[in-house]
Amino acid sequence: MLKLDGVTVRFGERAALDAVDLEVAEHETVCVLGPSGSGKSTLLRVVAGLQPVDAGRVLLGGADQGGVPVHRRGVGLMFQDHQLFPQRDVAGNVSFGLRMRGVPRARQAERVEELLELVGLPGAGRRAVGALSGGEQQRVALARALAPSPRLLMLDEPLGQLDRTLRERLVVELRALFGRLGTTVLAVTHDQGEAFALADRVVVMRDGHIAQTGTPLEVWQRPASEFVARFLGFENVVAGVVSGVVASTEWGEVPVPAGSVQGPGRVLVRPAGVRLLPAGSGLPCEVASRTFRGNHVALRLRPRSGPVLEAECGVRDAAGVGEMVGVGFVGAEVVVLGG
Ligand SMILES: Nc1ncnc2c1ncn2[C@@H]1O[C@H](COP(=O)(O)OP(=O)(O)OP(=O)(O)O)[C@@H](O)[C@H]1O
Repeated sequence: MLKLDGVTVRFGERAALDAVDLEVAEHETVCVLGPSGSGKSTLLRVVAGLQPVDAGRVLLGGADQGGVPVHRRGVGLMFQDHQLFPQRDVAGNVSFGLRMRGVPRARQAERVEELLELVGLPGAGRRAVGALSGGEQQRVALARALAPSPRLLMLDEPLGQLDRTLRERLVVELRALFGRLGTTVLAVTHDQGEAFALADRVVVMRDGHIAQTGTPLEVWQRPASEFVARFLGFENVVAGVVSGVVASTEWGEVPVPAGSVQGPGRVLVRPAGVRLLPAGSGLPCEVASRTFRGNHVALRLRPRSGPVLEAECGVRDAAGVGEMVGVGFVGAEVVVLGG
């Protein structure tokens, strides 16, 4: 459906996108994830036709989009701040793309009703957009983007402004809706939770490059680099020398999965792989802090040497702040990271 082939965009000396290759299949939801300034919005703008490229090609359905204006690309766009027209009511907003395409009025009205039903706002056509809650406005913006049946729907931080509970609910609804409609979606977000919940595939960007792409599970289980691991919130990373299925580190010997890259490298231990042992065995650590996280407790452990460790333990087994504990590592939760 969508193919980016060596796309480069420069602003002055700096490349916002540097020879990016990316494919999105029909009916697939792909989320582009990355820190601020990594090039996510530029990527969307290039696909939409709002940003010219310095090199490379954008293909939609196999056709080169060079020179094809925004309104002829058949893509739907939904931005962070909704950008609803405040002077128009809900129906006037949703029917915008249909009016632009000269769809007859009666058909417009039918389609608006269909879409409002779809996004969970049946019969809201006459309401003023200013009188809607943030979540309702988001639904109207979505209905407006979907109205002309775009072949590709692009979302830029679609839930950016909403509070966490509402975002978590809407993300589940969106995923169900896209599945039902068979929509092809390219979304960008800096929120990994949102990307992981919404996407069939995530693309992690760094400085205009793709740092990793894979299913949410693949990326979560095997972050390709220290950058990706840290971006996902993993902090237990240490230098090590891998030999066979063991890495020698400042934390002592850490078991690593068979087949790991050998020699000097960076070693990640997911918090679930940090096991508390009775004091006197394993790596001696002092409990620096203890945070209740609902179904587990996150402990920050200060080892005798090496970086601080984060551990995840059962609510009952968690040691108190200031206590000394021993730590062991579970090889299945360890990843030897690439460069
Ligand atoms: N019109 C522009 N002129 C100059 N530089 C720009 C322009 N647009 C983007 N940039 C630069 O390109 C880089 C990528 O920007 P982009 O907006 O694509 O990042 P982003 O990942 O979407 O960030 P954010 O999450 O903050 O929106 C940044 O360094 C940014 O400063």
